[in-house]
Amino acid sequence: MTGSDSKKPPQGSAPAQRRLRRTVALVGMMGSGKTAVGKALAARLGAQFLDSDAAIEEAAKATIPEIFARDGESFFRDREAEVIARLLSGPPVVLSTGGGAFMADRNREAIARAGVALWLDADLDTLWERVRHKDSRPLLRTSDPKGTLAEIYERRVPVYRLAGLHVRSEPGCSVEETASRALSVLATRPDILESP
Ligand SMILES: Nc1ncnc2c1ncn2[C@@H]1O[C@H](COP(=O)(O)OP(=O)(O)OP(=O)(O)O)[C@@H](O)[C@H]1O
Ligand SMILES: O=C(O)C1=C[C@@H](O)[C@@H](O)[C@H](O)C1
Ligand SMILES: [Mg+2]
Repeated sequence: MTGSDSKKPPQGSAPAQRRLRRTVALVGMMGSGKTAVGKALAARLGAQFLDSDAAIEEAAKATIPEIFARDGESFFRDREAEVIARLLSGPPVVLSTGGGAFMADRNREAIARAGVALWLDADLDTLWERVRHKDSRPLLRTSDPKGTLAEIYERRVPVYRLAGLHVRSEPGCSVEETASRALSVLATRPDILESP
């Protein structure tokens, strides 16, 4: 083997993993795939995956619907902001946020200080197909959940557009494919993801 060959990875080995320099926070509507795609993205990066909804439930020892029912939405939003600040205070991670988290100035500012927000952008029909069979989202417990989802969508999309990075979550695209798209978008940001 020549000196220059010895610097190359062995043939057939996986390409070297790129290091996450700063945190990537996935933001977007409920059902956009923040949890599912966030996990896949973290696995691809060899990075830690955190989920603010899961962390709130763990700290409260209660489910999100239970917290909403017992303490109300504004209590939930305060706990959410505390948890997000805590999860952003450590080393760089992939953080999936709750669907409403990016609406709050305090969370947008905290995310910008720690890294970058990546908006997972799915259309309304796709979102509805993904959330309609589950009863775990208290904001959709109305007499017209589809109409409520549409109202929330219209109100929030202008704020999600403020995210530094944008990835479409297409209906025909698997979780892994969407994670690959997210990876390509991150590759345009060497301040966030180390260059090869
Ligand atoms: N790209 C995708 N292709 C197929 N199914 C997906 C995709 N993204 C998400 N899903 C499915 O849609 C459902 C909702 O996704 P997920 O829970 O990840 O959304 P979320 O953005 O984390 O929602 P929430 O804000 O309520 O936490 C899950 O069952 C997930 O497997
Ligand atoms: O869109 C929202 O406001 C929410 C989405 C979920 O991730 C949870 O954070 C909670 O159900 C509220
Ligand atoms: Mg989630």
